[in-house]
Amino acid sequence: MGSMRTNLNYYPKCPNPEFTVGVGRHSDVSTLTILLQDEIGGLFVRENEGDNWIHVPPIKGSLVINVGDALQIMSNGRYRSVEHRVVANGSNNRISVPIFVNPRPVDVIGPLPELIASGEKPIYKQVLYSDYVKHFFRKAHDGKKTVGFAEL
Ligand SMILES: O=C(O)CCC(=O)C(=O)O
Ligand SMILES: [Fe+2]
Repeated sequence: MGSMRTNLNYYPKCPNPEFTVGVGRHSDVSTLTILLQDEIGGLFVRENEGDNWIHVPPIKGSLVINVGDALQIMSNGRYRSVEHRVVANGSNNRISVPIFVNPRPVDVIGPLPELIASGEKPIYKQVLYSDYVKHFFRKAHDGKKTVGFAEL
């Protein structure tokens, strides 16, 4: 089935946002992340190529759905996890509530057997999901480097 984890993120206002890190650039280790953000804004996603960061404006009544690393690995790279970061706000506190939809810690994830059976060359190996998560938390946020842990 999978496991779910809900975080409550609180970003205090910061008079000099350029001198602080809200959340550093990273991709989530989830399959999908369902994110509720308040009206303040500050979430940016990186465009596929290059260093262009796009603001994800809060839209009342909407949720943001992000692809995570586990889905990238299981889809053998068809779906790519989105790199994102959060910048603190100069005059307002911000709250966000991500729900991470994950494999279970005991699950071994890798490119789905259906893809490999159709003759596709796997680009990721089989990894124990709890090892993948441990690897993510062992280091500082560093963009999409975590997924390298599963590369063949
Ligand atoms: O606060 C946000 O909008 C995103 C937070 C985030 O990236 C995370 O908790 O993984
Ligand atoms: Fe995230």
